[in-house]
Amino acid sequence: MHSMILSLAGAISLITFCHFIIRRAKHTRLQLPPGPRGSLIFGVKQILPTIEPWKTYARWSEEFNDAVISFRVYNRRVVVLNSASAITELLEERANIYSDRPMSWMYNVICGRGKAIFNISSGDPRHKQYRRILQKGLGMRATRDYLPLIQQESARLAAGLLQNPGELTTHVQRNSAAVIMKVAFGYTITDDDPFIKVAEEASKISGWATQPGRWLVDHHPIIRFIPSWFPGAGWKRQGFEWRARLRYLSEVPHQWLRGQMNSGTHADCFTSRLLAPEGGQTVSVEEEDAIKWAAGALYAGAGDTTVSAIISFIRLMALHPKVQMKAQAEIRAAFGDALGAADKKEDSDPSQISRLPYLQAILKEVLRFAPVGNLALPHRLTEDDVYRGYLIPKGATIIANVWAVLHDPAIYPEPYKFSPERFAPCEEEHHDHTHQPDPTQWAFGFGKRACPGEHFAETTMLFAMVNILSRCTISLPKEAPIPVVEFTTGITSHIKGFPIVVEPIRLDEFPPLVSAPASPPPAEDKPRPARVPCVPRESDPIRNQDPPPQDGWCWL
Ligand code: HEM
Repeated sequence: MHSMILSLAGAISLITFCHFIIRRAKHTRLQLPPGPRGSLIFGVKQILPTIEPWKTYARWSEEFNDAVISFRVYNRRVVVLNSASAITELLEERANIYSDRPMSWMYNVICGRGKAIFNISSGDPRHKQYRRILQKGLGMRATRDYLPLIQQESARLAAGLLQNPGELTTHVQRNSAAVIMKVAFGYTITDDDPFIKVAEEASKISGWATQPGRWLVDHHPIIRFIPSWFPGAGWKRQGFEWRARLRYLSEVPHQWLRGQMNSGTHADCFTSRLLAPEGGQTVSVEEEDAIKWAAGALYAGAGDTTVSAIISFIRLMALHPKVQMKAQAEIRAAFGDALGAADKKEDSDPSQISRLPYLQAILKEVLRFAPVGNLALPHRLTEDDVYRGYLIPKGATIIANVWAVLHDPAIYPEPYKFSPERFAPCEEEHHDHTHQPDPTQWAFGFGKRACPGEHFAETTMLFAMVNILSRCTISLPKEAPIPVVEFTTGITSHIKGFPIVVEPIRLDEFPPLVSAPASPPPAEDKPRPARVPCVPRESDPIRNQDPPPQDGWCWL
């Protein structure tokens, strides 16, 4: 996700030392009995993990034999939920009190970004309004209208990869930016695009303003009242400067589109549809402001997320040639001779994508094996709550350890194995024919904060995947050692780079055409699937193996 999201990270702040307390006592606050293990480590200064913290939290959870662990960062109580049942029971079933966001005083208040959807309080009526706008503009029905554009950009991505596989990240980033700017504002990006520069500048400022642990005001909000002229209040003057700049930057694409609409030259898009709805009603100034913030969230939400997932997909294909070939056979069955024919692909019927169940299984397995948001985004509890005998205080920051659930061997046997067969229609002899739960129910967040871009994200990913696999074969360089799969640490995560080879697909080397099982056409907007029953997590020795030290940062 765009670094604007870092404001949430900043809200709980990276501090090298913290007081770390595991809650064991029933219905008490902090009067916890000392004990040898699993009961209390009070006043002990612990270093919070800065690399792959999700693994450390999962290990702590195992060491203390409890899915719910808790610690303090300065004056903030943080609770990490490490099991499917804890996450479902709190963030979903008690969503009415678990859907707020932690407060970032520097970003939300001093820089004036408190209205951004990622940051706004769930109690603010604006949050509901944003969700309605995004549901309308990104739901299944709306996404269907964007398919030709998504297809065109996905074909361009595959062609770019073939031309220059060394620039994988650049190609994927360009694809994501091109799709989202067109969808949000009807704007076509160019090389060295000024709008992308605007978005990048806003992203950088947001990153600085939300830098974890940097701003004292995030922990002592009282100092926000210090006048900006006061000696030592440079941070506030800086914040005000950023506020003005961010306000200007967020106006740029909106005003550009307004100009296009006035001259009747605009392309139909998310914002234009909302500003000029069918039926000819006019929107109020207040509504237009909400639309502008919601459209701004599209670039922020889509930015790093789909990029991370597509990058992980490409690298996993290089590591798993059999999976790749099976997907290519399925695509060939659905698209016939269009496989590998770059020119024809642009004209092919995009709705065919729904007839690719194995590709969809790969998508799910990519999101499970290499989760984009290992810790989702932090939530905030709005009133005291009691859970399994623990008192969780109002204001606590709640973190869902999505990684722990998606690597729980009780839910996903052999969790460190990349195997799309987990989610594919059962046909393999060795497969036990039991479907494993759909990982998207965890990968896209929870409760009233669940990702509103889920359907759009899955569609853009599927289009990128089908275009890449119908034109390219991805592999490792000949005689290169098999690389160890490592992950980046951050709000979003992806598989770290290693050399890959991208070649045009060779149909003569390809297996004979097989028929693809037809799946039903995409349904109309439907509610998220029911969650699977929660299963306890068994101990898993691999879970405890820490990766080699890497560069990285942690948002906690
Ligand atoms: C693979 C792609 C994506 C993944 C894995 C993903 C995941 C997430 C997660 C984990 C959250 C936080 C949920 C929570 O707090 O419980 C989130 C929030 C959000 N996402 Fe996504 N996302 C993806 C793509 C997108 C796209 C394409 C868009 C928009 C076009 C988008 C827009 C948003 C917005 C606006 C929010 C904030 C919702 C709120 O706070 O109410 N996301 N996403």
